[in-house]
Amino acid sequence: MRRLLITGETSLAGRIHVQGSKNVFLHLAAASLLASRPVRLRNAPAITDTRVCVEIARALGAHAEVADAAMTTHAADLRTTEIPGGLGTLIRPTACFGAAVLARTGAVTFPFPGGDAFAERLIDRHLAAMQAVGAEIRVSDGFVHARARRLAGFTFDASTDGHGPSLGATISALLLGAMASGASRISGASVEPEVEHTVGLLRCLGVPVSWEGTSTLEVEGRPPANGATYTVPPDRMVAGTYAIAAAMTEGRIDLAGVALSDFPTGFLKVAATAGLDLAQVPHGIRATRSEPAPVEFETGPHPEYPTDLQPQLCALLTQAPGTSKVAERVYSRRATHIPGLASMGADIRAVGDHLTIVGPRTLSGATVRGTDIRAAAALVLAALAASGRTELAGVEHLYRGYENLPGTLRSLGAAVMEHSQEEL
Ligand SMILES: CC(=O)N[C@H]1[C@@H](OP(=O)(O)OP(=O)(O)OC[C@H]2O[C@@H](n3ccc(=O)[nH]c3=O)[C@H](O)[C@@H]2O)O[C@H](CO)[C@@H](O)[C@@H]1O
Ligand SMILES: C=C(OP(=O)(O)O)C(=O)O
Repeated sequence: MRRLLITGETSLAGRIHVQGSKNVFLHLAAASLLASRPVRLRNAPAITDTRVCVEIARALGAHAEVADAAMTTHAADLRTTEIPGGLGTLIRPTACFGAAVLARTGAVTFPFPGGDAFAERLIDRHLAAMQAVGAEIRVSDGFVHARARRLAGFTFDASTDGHGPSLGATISALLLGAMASGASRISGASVEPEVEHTVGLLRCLGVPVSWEGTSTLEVEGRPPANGATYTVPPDRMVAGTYAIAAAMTEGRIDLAGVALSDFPTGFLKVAATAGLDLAQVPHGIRATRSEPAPVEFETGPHPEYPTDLQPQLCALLTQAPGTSKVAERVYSRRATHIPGLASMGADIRAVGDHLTIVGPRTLSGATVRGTDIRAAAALVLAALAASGRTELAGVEHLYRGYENLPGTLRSLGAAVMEHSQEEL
């Protein structure tokens, strides 16, 4: 079991290149299975989730490889319609991979997805999209079996009961619509960059999609005639995490390859109040600390404040004088970062979906565990600002989405070492 040992209180300074986006990449990798010609995704992040995508494509009979920071998938034919349980349970967009296989072959078997387990992560809207295109669904022993005699154009609402649009279900519906006969219309759709880039890739593949960035999409079913080369955009969650690291440590980090427009407006507004100054510089963005103040905000669908940057901002809010309040509206009870932050000295509590942080608090190193990717990221941020040494377990969650995190932090001056448990 690997752990990170972080000795805090160093101001981080320097310039880093921001990796490709995990969440965009994962959805593009699913969409790549629609094409019978090669699809090359450039700027693929070097993370464990990327390796899982390669293995899923290979298990289905496609050729897949990563070389020169690009994943190439050639799904000339799919040999089987089953996504193995041992792979599908490792990542979140398994249902989108399932939709791609169903769209391509008329049948699919896939396990309930994995990804982070900070909340119940439902897939009922994905299954509803599969039914809308004409599939019959059966669930048994943790697997979904879907089969359709023919895939016909459909209308579908991708919004959920009480949590706004589902990003994943929007993309599942889009992939099904791309291969159905006739036109499909998706309403209540997510407008996240993941959707924008999936639409971008489908268009490159020759699938007509009509979308103006609003909550309605129209797709004309047309099996992709082309292959494509597509570039994954920078990871806005990773960029946001390192930007917060600059503010946490009163340092200065230049994030190359990202623009202010890559961040949701909800994040820019809240972070500015919380003590993070972001300025556009010629090669990207410069992140420094401004006067921190407490904030009250809600997470919400893009372009509102993203749930994936909520735990990290909580770490920063431990340094803001006064009481901050967060309402987590996307994932009820996404609060797995609280025990670790509290054991480092933070005054942070959760009641239902509401988190309260009282600052400023002096943080001290502790032995903590990250139980999912952004909770672990929040603990890394706290450790960088804390006095003394923090021992962080659960780093495998970080490696699902952060490329070479220890090396990147060291390049900024942080004292970070990785150890396996036997070495401690
Ligand atoms: C809208 C939103 O912020 N989506 C986030 C969500 O995407 P992801 O695609 O994982 O999740 P969805 O957008 O589908 O889920 C949003 C909400 O809808 C609910 N839901 C989802 C699917 C479904 O079939 N039924 C259902 O009820 C979920 O439980 C959740 O409360 O998690 C990702 C990882 O943290 C983030 O990168 C995305 O920004
Ligand atoms: C929760 C996340 O990832 P996943 O959906 O892959 O679990 C995340 O990116 O913050």
